Amino acid sequence: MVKKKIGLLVMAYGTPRSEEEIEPYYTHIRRGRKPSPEALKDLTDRYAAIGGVSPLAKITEQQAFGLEKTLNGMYEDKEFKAYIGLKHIDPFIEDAVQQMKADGIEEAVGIVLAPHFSTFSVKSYNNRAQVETEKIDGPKFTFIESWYDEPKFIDYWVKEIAKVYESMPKHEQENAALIVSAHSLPEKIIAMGDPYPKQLEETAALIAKQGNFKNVYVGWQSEGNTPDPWIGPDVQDLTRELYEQHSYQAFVYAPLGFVADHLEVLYDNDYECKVVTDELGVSYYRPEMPNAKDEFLQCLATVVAKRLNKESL
Ligand SMILES: CC1=C(CCC(=O)O)c2cc3nc(cc4[nH]c(cc5[nH]c(cc1n2)c(C)c5CCC(=O)O)c(CCC(=O)O)c4C)C(CCC(=O)O)=C3C
Ligand SMILES: [Fe+2]
Repeated sequence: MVKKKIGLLVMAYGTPRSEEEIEPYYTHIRRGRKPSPEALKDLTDRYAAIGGVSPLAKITEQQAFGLEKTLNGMYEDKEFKAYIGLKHIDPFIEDAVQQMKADGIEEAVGIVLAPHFSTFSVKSYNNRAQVETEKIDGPKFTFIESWYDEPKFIDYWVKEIAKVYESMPKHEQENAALIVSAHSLPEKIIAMGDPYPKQLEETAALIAKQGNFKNVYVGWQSEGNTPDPWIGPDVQDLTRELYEQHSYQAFVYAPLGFVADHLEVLYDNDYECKVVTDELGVSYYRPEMPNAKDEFLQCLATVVAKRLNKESL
């Protein structure tokens, strides 16, 4: 059987692969404005604190090619070919679309490695791919907008969070808070009708219900350094507040707006939130991230398959 070829555009944030790449990467995030030496040093120091560079580059590759392999195992009539397209470093989203065209790909599906939809995140990724493909008369795209409520995604986090609770001493288990979080965004997106905060709340509610977890709270993390207000409460402030109100003895952080071990998790959670729990004299826990675990690849493959089904592709 001749298999139908489908391009799989896997989009992700991107990360510097060496110390030298931190400045161009940061400049790109800042839309072409170079960071001040202080801001650059601050970011370089944060990468240094997690080992020099982020493991994200490697994990994104493992996720993209793992997803390609999983999908190819699911279909007899289709052959998927994965292309990585990054937001802030090469290969950029546009590079990937051009490569697809050069390889003769006519149909493609786009997925962003972030579960919740926002005009600032998923929409901007998808737009960039769409604009590029129109410009060069490239492949016809089907885009996935969000997958925050995919049952396999919920299953993943319920299982990992339950594992953490099982590992706790009894007195903590009965006196713990679960903080579910995603990357904060400027507060103005709420007035613009962005579904992002609501989707995070829905993910948290689905997990709380299925896992029968008590004391579940939604928090926001890693907010940017700009004068305008960002969505809160920030996870660190929330930790202090909850301790004051309830004297929880343990805090479990589930940064499920992210899908990999990277700076925002390894530093903003494992270092910054732990500074707070240490100060309060309570325990810090963080379930394992999905990375390229088989269950997570199955989850992403299911998301892609459902989308293709809907389009009857
Ligand atoms: C919504 C969102 C996600 C999740 C969805 C998605 O994945 O798309 C995300 C993920 C990530 N963000 C990352 C890194 C950074 N983000 C920054 C800055 C910013 N992020 C923003 C938003 C998001 N970011 C925003 C609105 C800014 C302000 C600048 C602007 O107006 O655009 C900065 C600048 C310095 C700082 O502020 O820390 C850095 C270094 C890394 C890679 C980590 C690694 O290298 O391991 C990842 C996965
Ligand atoms: Fe970011």
